[in-house]
Amino acid sequence: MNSHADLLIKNIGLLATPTGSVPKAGAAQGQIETHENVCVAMGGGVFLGVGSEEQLRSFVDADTAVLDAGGCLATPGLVDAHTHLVFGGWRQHELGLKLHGVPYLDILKSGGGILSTVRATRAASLDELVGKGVGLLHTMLEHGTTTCEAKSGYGLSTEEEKKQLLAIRKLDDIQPVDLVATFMGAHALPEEYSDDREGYVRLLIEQMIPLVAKERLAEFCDIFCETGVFSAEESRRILTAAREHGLKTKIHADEIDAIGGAVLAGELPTHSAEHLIAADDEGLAAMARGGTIAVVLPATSFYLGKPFARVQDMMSLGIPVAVASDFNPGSSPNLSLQLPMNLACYQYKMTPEQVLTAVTLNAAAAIGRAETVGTVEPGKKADLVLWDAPDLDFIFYRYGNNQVRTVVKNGTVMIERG
Ligand SMILES: N=CN[C@@H](CCC(=O)O)C(=O)O
Ligand SMILES: [Zn+2]
Repeated sequence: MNSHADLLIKNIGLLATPTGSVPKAGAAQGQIETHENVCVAMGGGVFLGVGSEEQLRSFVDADTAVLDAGGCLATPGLVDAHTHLVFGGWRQHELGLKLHGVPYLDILKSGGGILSTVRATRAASLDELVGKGVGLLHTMLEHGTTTCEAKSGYGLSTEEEKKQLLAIRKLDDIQPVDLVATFMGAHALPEEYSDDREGYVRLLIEQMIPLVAKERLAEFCDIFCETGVFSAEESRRILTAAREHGLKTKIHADEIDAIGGAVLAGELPTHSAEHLIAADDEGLAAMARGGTIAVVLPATSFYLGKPFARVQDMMSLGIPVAVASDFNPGSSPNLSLQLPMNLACYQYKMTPEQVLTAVTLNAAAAIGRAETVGTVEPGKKADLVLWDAPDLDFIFYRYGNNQVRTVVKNGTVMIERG
């Protein structure tokens, strides 16, 4: 490892970070490390050390840039483990329907919802999707997100899904936030297959998944297992095929109705299961047995006016919990992880320490990146957030404004706010 510090951040009032490279569950989820009045040295894009100026002196020379944190809080860069980042258009026209009580799945059934975003995404060029994505990712970075998962799922044909995945690849190349791509061709039944469910399932299994795997367009395969979308049995077939082609698996499980998604997640097992608002005891027990990571999405419960997932039960069962934004144009049009962090604290009753683990180490584990990001430890990517806050409680106590002061990505200061 490089021993020259390109950057030394000194005068950090409190550094709060989970430790290690495996997801934390149960009591361990809340056990983080804290360092008071500390410095962090980084070089070659990775953390070199945490300690006093004296302890880090060997890394520092005349070429080392020095940043004074002014006594504020520092945490690892945030990891957003669940987003639908790349899409055409928005869906503000659905707000009125929502306010009049039209259920989310009814909007989809009548050809709106996800299907309306499919039409807008198909109409957009790859360059347009990339251009829009750059702006969205910059906003995420301003709010502290340094690594982000991004799903396809608004193309719903081989060519259009590939366009979305190529947009994600291009975005990963041209802007600082690291992206992890997930193929989600099973996000909805496309309109042209409305009379041929089996035909679309076979297209996914026989053509789309093999292509995604062969061209390494995505690392994960996800599916919307829900009433009127894909059944648990269809999800089993599709995710099994994905696994046979070397893709890791995720599942949108029991978001609105418990139709066996969480049970399937635990049985396969999938790497992670998402939403889980309606997951029942059987589903949670299966996930605990299978070692599946729960990715819960409180901003979606908030926006859709749904109950909040049973996170206390998940933690009691020893399921590692990650919290993500679910950024998408329909059920969570919010780019900041800070709102879900606040909601996780207020609604799931998670402690600030548990939530910090949920948006750093556990989120990194949910997208296969726990070896490289999610904690401030030597050898990990030097992704760090300095907060406009003196301690960890403060960022959970305040809400509604961006509390990020500085964002460091791969050892370089990318964002400096006032
Ligand atoms: N629930 C399924 N998919 C997304 C919403 C997509 C949309 O409404 O466009 C989610 O995770 O919330
Ligand atoms: Zn989602």
